[in-house]
Amino acid sequence: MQLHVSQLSAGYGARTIVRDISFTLHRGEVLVVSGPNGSGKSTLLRILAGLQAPAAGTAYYEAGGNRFDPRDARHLIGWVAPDLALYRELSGIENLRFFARVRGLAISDAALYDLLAQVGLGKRGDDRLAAYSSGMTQRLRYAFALLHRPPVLLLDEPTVTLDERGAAVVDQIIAEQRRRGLTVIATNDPRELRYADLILRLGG
Ligand SMILES: Nc1ncnc2c1ncn2[C@@H]1O[C@H](COP(=O)(O)OP(=O)(O)OP(=O)(O)O)[C@@H](O)[C@H]1O
Repeated sequence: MQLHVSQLSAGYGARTIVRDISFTLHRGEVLVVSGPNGSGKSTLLRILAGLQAPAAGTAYYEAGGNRFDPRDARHLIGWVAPDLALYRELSGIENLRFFARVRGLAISDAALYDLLAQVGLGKRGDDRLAAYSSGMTQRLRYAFALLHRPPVLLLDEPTVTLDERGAAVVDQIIAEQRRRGLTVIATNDPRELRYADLILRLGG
């Protein structure tokens, strides 16, 4: 598993936000994209998630000898971001069941409860999200992202709203991901630079 980015630029309308970015990320590695507010970290992550097209340049994943455009790589990607919306009127386990079905995954309830336990929501899986704190919702985003055990993990502001225990859960998830594939983290929290094998600084 590799991610290749070459001479990538992106923006909105006539405004270029990120310019001429190139890197290669290999299995086992973590890239941290850092930079001030508005420097384009989320924009770059959205492109890598296939949610937005670049203005110029290329980004593709290489898996099992095949190339995948990010827009055709949803099966490879787990995505955690503050704007990732889950269903507030459903419980944690109901959200996971729903998204597993949407993705065509046959996952037993026992495995879903294991996933909830892994993110520290073992006792709260049957509560509706409306009753979750923001940190609990962020934990559920990780369970959602890990449903299909993706070889690519894209994390936008990974520890936002998480307490120390939540941050430890993220530590563990990133350590496991090093064995499974690659990780890209967008953050302006300097503590998260410790995850990095590679650092990409945007905006200056
Ligand atoms: N949908 C959009 N339409 C127009 N401009 C946008 C859009 N999304 C982001 N921008 C602009 O692009 C620039 C980069 O935004 P982006 O969210 O990628 O930065 P960021 O580095 O992730 O910021 P932050 O640290 O605040 O999360 C900002 O100037 C922002 O206003």
